[in-house]
This record gives sequence, structure tokens and C-alpha cells, in this order.
Amino acid sequence: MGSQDNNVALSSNSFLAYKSAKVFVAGHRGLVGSAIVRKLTQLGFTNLVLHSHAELDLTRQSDVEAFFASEKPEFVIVAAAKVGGIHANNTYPADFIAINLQIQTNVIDSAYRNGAKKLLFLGSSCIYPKYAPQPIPEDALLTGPLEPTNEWYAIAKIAGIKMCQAYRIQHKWDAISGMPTNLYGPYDNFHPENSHVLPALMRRFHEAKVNGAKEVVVWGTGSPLREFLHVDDLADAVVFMMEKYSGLEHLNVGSGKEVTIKELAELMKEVVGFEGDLVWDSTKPDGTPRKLMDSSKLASLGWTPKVSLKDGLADTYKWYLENVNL
Ligand SMILES: NC(=O)C1=CN([C@@H]2O[C@H](COP(=O)(O)OP(=O)(O)OC[C@H]3O[C@@H](n4cnc5c(N)ncnc54)[C@H](OP(=O)(O)O)[C@@H]3O)[C@@H](O)[C@H]2O)C=CC1
Ligand SMILES: C[C@H]1O[C@H](OP(=O)(O)OP(=O)(O)OC[C@H]2O[C@@H](n3cnc4c(=O)[nH]c(N)nc43)[C@H](O)[C@@H]2O)[C@@H](O)[C@@H](O)C1=O
Repeated sequence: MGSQDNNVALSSNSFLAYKSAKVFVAGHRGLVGSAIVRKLTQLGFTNLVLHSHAELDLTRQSDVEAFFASEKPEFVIVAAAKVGGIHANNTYPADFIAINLQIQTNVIDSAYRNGAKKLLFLGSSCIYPKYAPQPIPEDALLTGPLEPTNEWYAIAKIAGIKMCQAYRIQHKWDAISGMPTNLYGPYDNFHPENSHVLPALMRRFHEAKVNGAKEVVVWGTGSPLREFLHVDDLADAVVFMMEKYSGLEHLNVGSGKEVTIKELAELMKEVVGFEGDLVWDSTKPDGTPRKLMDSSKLASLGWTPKVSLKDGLADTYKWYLENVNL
């Protein structure tokens, strides 16, 4: 089945034409959700519906149903999820599969039942097989075994894509999915163990510099390749997809540029200004050896990223100094 076979007519669904539309951004306090809120605010959206986890626990079906029945948002962006780096994914598999299945199932179903015009679900590049062809095209999904450190999270995310597809097919409802590559930027999670590599290294190098440490430990061998995208670029792509895309297939969202973890660590060392040595802890997992996404479908619709890794790191470190390292 081609990606256009289940398109929903967009004529009544323009996103950008209607800045007073009620838009629910689930997960608005996180890395991604906060960037989407910044972008929508800059664009002039005036009716954003925002609830923290403490105010509305999206794993609770009856609370989610009551929220949608009373608020009836017209557009829904799902950036709420249980998220973490390689260690967190590997350590809390039950949380990663259960919480994510609950959040996305509750939100997608309630959004449909309460008349939302369009919903965008965010997955992750870890949905693809561990040894997918590189760069990874969208149709590599479900063609091979997953990376074991994050298969529980990946299975939940794959279920989210399939749920959007199923509602599109059965109900002719405009649910789409975007698959971002590894992200970073303001409001990231800088936890020493549970975060992703980029914020983890930023904090570790910064603390080493401040404490005058001679070395910094970096996990794994340094050889895995990762593609990084600044979260402001992702927010731009989310708005672009809300306006321009209405198809069955999920769309990759990447920068097209990859670096080894060793190169990332060297760059971070330079940006932070740490002058000691790197020590590699090979008892820690490398995870997927490479996951560069093929984002040419999104590019062919007219979207391109703008922020280079070097500029994005400098910008994020400035934010870290002003907001985290108080
Ligand atoms: N970070 C990355 O590198 C990547 C992220 N993504 C995807 O982007 C999306 C957002 O990720 P990111 O911003 O990094 O994650 P964060 O951990 O920064 O933010 C997650 C958000 O989800 C909210 N949340 C979590 N559980 C619940 C719950 N039970 N009820 C209500 N809200 C909840 C949190 O709310 P609160 O703050 O109030 O606790 C928080 O605002 C996810 O779908 C993720 O898969 C995809 C690829 C890469
Ligand atoms: C976005 C994506 O994020 C996760 O996948 P990942 O890409 O493997 O994520 P990561 O950022 O945690 O690690 C990238 C690489 O970096 C190395 N590494 C070095 N030093 C540290 C370090 O200090 N912390 C971490 N976390 N990694 C480190 C680490 O060993 C690995 O080789 C998925 O679980 C899944 O959730 C997902 O979708």
C-alpha cells in the first residue's frame, strides 16, 4: 500500500492558517515539547493547552478521556513519553514499554474520539533494525531484529506508528508520525546515568573542568556513529509536518550528519574547555553501531535542518551554564 493511499484531504485541516486553534502539546516541559511550544509561540499560536505530568498523568486512561472530553483540542502533538539514554533503556525495560504504550494509546484514542482534526506522534530512530541499511529509509521498519538495549522502547514506538496508521485506515483520521534522530538542546535531561550521551558528556566535562579533574570517563569504545539534530530544528520540522504532511508512512527527521562518539567527546571537550584526558569504559554498552537516517522524503517536501552540531553544542552549553549549573 503506497503512502498516499490513505491520505486525508487537508483542505479543512490547515494548521498554520488558524493560530487561535486549540493545540494540545503533550509533554511540554521536556526537551522536545518545550521546543515545540517555543516555536508555536513564535509563530503566534494563542491557544496552547499545556498540562504537566503532575497535573495530568497520561498513563491514566480515565483521566485522559475526561481531559479530552472537556478540552476537545483541535490539534494534538504527542511529545510525552518515558525517555532516556542507553543505560536507562537497558535498566528499566518494563517502564519503557508499559508507560509508553499507555501514554500513546490513551492520547491517540481519546484525540480521535473527541474530534481532533490532526495528531502527530513522535517515535525515535531506535525503531529500526540494529543492522538496518545506512542511511536508514522509512521502509526498513520491521525488516530485522532490534538493538537489544532499547527493544522495549522501540516496540512501544512501533506500536504508536501502527496505531496512527490503523486509525487513518479505518477511520480516515489524520494521524501522522515523525521519527526524530538523537536530539539535544535546552531543557534536555542532564542526569549522570539516565540521560543521552550529549547532555551526559556536557555535564561530566563541565564538572571535571570546574573540579580540576585530570580525566573524564566516556562509555563504550567511542566507535558507534550517531546523528544529532538540534531540538529547535526538530520543532521546526514538527510544525512543517503538521502543515504539509498527511500520509500513512512515518517520516524520518534527521540532520544527515553523523559523528563517532569519540568525535562527539572531543568536540564537547573543546566547547566546554576541559583540558584533561578521555578514558573509555568498555564495560558499558555501545548500542547500535550506526543509525544515520535517510531523511530525503521530508527534504523532498521542502524541509531542511539549519543548526550545525558545533553551533548547537555551543548554544546548549550556554543554556546549561545559565539554567542548570546554578
Ligand atoms: N531526546 C531524544 O534524543 C529523542 C526524543 N524523541 C522523542 O521525543 C519525545 C519527547 O522526548 P524528550 O522531550 O526528549 O523527553 P523528556 O524526558 O525531555 O520529556 C518528556 C515529557 O513527557 C512528559 N511525561 C512523561 N511521562 C508522562 C506521563 N505519564 N503523563 C504526562 N506527561 C508525561 C514529561 O512531563 P513532566 O516534565 O511534567 O514530568 C516531559 O514533559 C518522545 O516521544 C521521544 O521518544 C525521539 C528521538 C530522540
Ligand atoms: C535517542 C536514542 O537513545 C538511545 O540510544 P543511543 O543512541 O544508544 O543513546 P545514548 O545517547 O544513550 O548513547 C549513545 C552512545 O554514546 C555512548 N556514551 C558514551 N558516554 C555516554 C554517557 O555518559 N551516557 C550515555 N547515555 N551514553 C554514552 C553510549 O555507550 C552509546 O554508544 C536509545 O536507548 C533510545 O532511547 C533512542 O531512541
